[in-house]
Amino acid sequence: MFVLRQCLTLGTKSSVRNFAAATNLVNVKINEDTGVVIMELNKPPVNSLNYELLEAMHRTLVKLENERCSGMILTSSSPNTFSAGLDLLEMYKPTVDKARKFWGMLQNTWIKLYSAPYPTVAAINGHSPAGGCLLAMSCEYRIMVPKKKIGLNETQLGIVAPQWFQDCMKNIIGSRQAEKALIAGTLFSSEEAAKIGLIDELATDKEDLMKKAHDFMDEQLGLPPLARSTVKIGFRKDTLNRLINSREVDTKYFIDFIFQPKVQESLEMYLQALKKK
Ligand SMILES: CC/C=C\CCC/C=C/C(=O)SCCNC(=O)CCNC(=O)[C@H](O)C(C)(C)COP(=O)(O)OP(=O)(O)OC[C@H]1O[C@@H](n2cnc3c(N)ncnc32)[C@H](O)[C@@H]1OP(=O)(O)O
Repeated sequence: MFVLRQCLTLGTKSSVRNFAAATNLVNVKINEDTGVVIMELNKPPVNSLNYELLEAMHRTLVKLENERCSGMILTSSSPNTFSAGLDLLEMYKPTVDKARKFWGMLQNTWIKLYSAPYPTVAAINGHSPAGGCLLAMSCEYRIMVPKKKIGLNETQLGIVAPQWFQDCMKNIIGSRQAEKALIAGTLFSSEEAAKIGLIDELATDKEDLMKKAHDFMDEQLGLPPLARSTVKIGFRKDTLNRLINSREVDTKYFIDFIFQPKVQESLEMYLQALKKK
């Protein structure tokens, strides 16, 4: 299998097809021989998750349900950042309608990604704060390049990671570690994240990252798919259903929270600090 994959990635027998995407916010390639898809986030400079990027991801995930997709590797075209998390401009002085639409698309995208039956790997080639960490945690396996930051740092911005973000973290690093990290809004270095199990493997560089992601995929493709996905969904169903059964309440909570003057003040200060950097 490994030799076959090397041939495929070296292009000798490979038949890699670009997905006809409606936008270029995501680059999607499917290997017709293995069915493995690479979804690369492509919203420079930092893949901040605005409505349009989330919609492009969601559209791709829906499309993959009807393709012969055997697995998906999620990565980024940015040299330094996997994703900077939610686009702060979606939360800073939005209209209620815009905020509602944005949050609904975030929920849609997360539900599709978290419940994908095929194996999913986050090839984290850069910083991955907040919503970026959520994307990574929603995949089954996380590999990360050295000396970058990952975590749910919302508290540091004066906002709160929603329950489903928190649940994802608890499911990976356990309740005690998650509680400490969420209260402090800790951003872990890649190396610290590997120690506490927030990421599964460290890679030396981007090439090694993609090699390791394909290695994981090869292992998974050797397993009976129905048994594999049944176990995966069994583990994830409580977390999924908790959001699915309370989407409206979750949206209302988000809107009530971000429209508070103090929260808008914090967002403004954080945005200014980012611009001044
Ligand atoms: C009850 C529920 C209520 C609320 C729930 C909300 C949950 C929120 C989840 C989130 O995801 S909030 C977002 C949190 N994200 C961050 O804190 C990351 C902020 N960004 C950074 O730390 C850095 O940008 C970086 C990712 C480490 C990359 O650093 P780098 O030096 O490479 O880039 P630079 O900082 O110069 O940024 C370039 C450019 O991009 C703008 N930017 C960065 N992040 C965001 C963002 N999240 N949203 C919007 N815009 C962002 C930054 O301002 C720069 O813009 P400029 O070029 O115009 O100056």
